[in-house]
Amino acid sequence: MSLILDDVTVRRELGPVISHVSLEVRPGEITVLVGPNGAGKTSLLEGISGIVGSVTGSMTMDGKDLRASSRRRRSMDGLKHVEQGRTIFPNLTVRENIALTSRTKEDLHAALEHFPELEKRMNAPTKLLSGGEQQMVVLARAFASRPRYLLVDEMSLGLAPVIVTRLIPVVARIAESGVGVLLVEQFAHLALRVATTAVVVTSGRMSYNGSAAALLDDESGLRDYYLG
Ligand SMILES: Nc1ncnc2c1ncn2[C@@H]1O[C@H](COP(=O)(O)OP(=O)(O)OP(=O)(O)O)[C@@H](O)[C@H]1O
Repeated sequence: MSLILDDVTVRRELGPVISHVSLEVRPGEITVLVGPNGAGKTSLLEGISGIVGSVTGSMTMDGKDLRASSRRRRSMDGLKHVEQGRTIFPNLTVRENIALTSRTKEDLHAALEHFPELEKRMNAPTKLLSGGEQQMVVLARAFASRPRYLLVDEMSLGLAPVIVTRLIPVVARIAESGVGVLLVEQFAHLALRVATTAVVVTSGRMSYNGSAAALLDDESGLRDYYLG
């Protein structure tokens, strides 16, 4: 039972932007995807969730062929994609934003339990929250939809490192609840600490796929992988 990519290539208008990627995301674990700007990380997530349709290779979720499913079907089957940028409804309250994706009251409450940081702000318009808190609302909304697998794209974009240090444990809590998380994160060191597996991509190619802890220990190796 996993989200498994085998020899996946994602094409955009001008050709392949990320090629021959193989990786696994297991329930309850975080696989972190790191690499320099333009390496193709966003495109890979978009290929997995179905935003980009031009994908070759094999992608399965708990044995089911993803490529045979529409984007909507993948989402209904439990594959959720938190896209880059804080996509909240600013005039709705925190509670209303989260309630948008929860099917039942229990789902809503389960999400709230995971985000004690938001409890005091539940009835505030989301636009009054800080950037970090808004990103927490985005994560809570994704969690409230009861995902089996969660693709998270650069949630730290535009946020200070100190705020990211608060968000990363939130993602870890989501994974601990049994969700398989594929996390794209520019703050590689922070993400590697909570991830089980790391995948490094450079110029559209996979240069490392292995233990996150081993990569974290290997400072010069991490630099080399980034440089390609
Ligand atoms: N909508 C698009 N149409 C065509 N090409 C695109 C599109 N989005 C990205 N690309 C190209 O695909 C390549 C990979 O970009 P992508 O955004 O996937 O990389 P990334 O690793 O997520 O980078 P970043 O960290 O800067 O977001 C780049 O060369 C980019 O110019």
